[in-house]
Amino acid sequence: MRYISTRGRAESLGFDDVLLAGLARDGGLYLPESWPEFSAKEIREMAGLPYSEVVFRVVKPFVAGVIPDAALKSIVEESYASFRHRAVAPLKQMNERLWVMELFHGPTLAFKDFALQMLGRLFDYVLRERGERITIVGATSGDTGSAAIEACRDRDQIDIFILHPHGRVSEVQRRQMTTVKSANVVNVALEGTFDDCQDHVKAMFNDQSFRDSVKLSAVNSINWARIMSQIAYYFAAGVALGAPDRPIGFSVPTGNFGNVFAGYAAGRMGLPVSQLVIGSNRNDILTRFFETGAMTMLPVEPSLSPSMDIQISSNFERLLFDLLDRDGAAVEATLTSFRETGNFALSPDRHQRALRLFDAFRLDDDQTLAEIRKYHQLTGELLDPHSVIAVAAADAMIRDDVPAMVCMATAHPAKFPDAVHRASGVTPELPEHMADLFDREEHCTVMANDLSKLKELVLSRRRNS
Ligand SMILES: Cc1ncc(COP(=O)(O)O)c(C=O)c1O
Ligand SMILES: N[C@@H](CCOP(=O)(O)O)C(=O)O
Repeated sequence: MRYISTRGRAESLGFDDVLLAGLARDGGLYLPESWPEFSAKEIREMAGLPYSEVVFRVVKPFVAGVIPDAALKSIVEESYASFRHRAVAPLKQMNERLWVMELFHGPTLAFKDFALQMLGRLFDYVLRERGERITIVGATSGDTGSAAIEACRDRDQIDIFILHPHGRVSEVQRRQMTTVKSANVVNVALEGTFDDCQDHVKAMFNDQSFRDSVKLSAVNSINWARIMSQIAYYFAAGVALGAPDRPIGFSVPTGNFGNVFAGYAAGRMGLPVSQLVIGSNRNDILTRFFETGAMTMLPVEPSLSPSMDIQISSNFERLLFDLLDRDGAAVEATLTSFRETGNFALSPDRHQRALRLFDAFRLDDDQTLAEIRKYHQLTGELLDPHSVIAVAAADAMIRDDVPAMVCMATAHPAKFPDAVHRASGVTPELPEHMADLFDREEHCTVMANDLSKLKELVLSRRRNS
């Protein structure tokens, strides 16, 4: 399997190089040159298998020739062994056509653990084989950071720097990152937004000499391996509800577009995905895009679902690549002009093509609270302020011909106790392994929104020089 850049000017790479490269050298994102496809029989055979076996089958074609089957099997099994639910990603029925897939039973209580538990182990495997070390700089609006730190802490071959927007993540999210005491972990609270954090990460990748000097790698979903690991739970949900013999829709609370892009990828690989619903909070750039065909940037506003407080969704570039018929030059021109003007529009025919699969919906904070309250009263389930957006969006947008829709519950309600309490009167409890989170000592550097200062910090604090 070879991987190509969405901007068409970087060399194609094998899986191990893609894993370590993060962003392509032309500023694009890597994608498989062609999608591996499963037959209806192969998909049917996934029904009833343990979750890790589904992951093994889905991921195998992407790493073929680089990671032998036996090593991949151990990586996958170890990745999900610490999840607190036996099913790993349990499905719960909400009403006749809606199901919730709980993706928050991993060590840091968010769906990010599905990919990052594997990513840490994939890094280990490839770095050991190659005798190399890396420096990771990652951006987080709250959840990627703790999942990445948990996956990469105490690893000799890795130094990890995580940038979060100062004061714009929940207290639980912040403490999950800043209370980890490990020589290879540095937390930075940046005086800016998540988009600023992500821009700085991309700028570091685009500075070729900096990138090479520190051996920069990525834990964000610009890293193809993140998306690859997430595709598996779409297959697991699909076969549990009757795929390939029944079409399935998915509703996804969306920020950086990585999760929903994994659902899109599952469809390209043969799963009968008949609808993808994108849920936004008040930062609704994606919803406005799917409604109108035009993307228009606005300032990021804080919301009750902070992990989705994003304007520039990095993985949208991967979808755009397909919508523009895999023309890298067109992707580059479109996105360069978007960054310069804050706008771009798809042609009406391409917009219509996107609408064959995608729908989008937004909830403001008051609606988010009202929906948490409603589902709690109706079902007894407490949904966090991100997951509830998926459920409400599914309820509003599910098409008549979609027999079953799976809503991705991306975080545990205890990560957002204030919002959940305001909505329902209930304060969800943290699981036992995090019960003393508020007593642990925090370690974090508050920094100005300044790329050169961040680079200096990385150069001075990394151990792998
Ligand atoms: C809890 C939660 N829900 C939803 C999202 C949005 O997911 P994505 O960025 O993959 O679109 C995030 C952040 O990524 C998140 O942490
Ligand atoms: N919502 C994310 C933002 C980063 O997204 P990623 O999927 O590209 O890592 C977060 O919680 O940090």
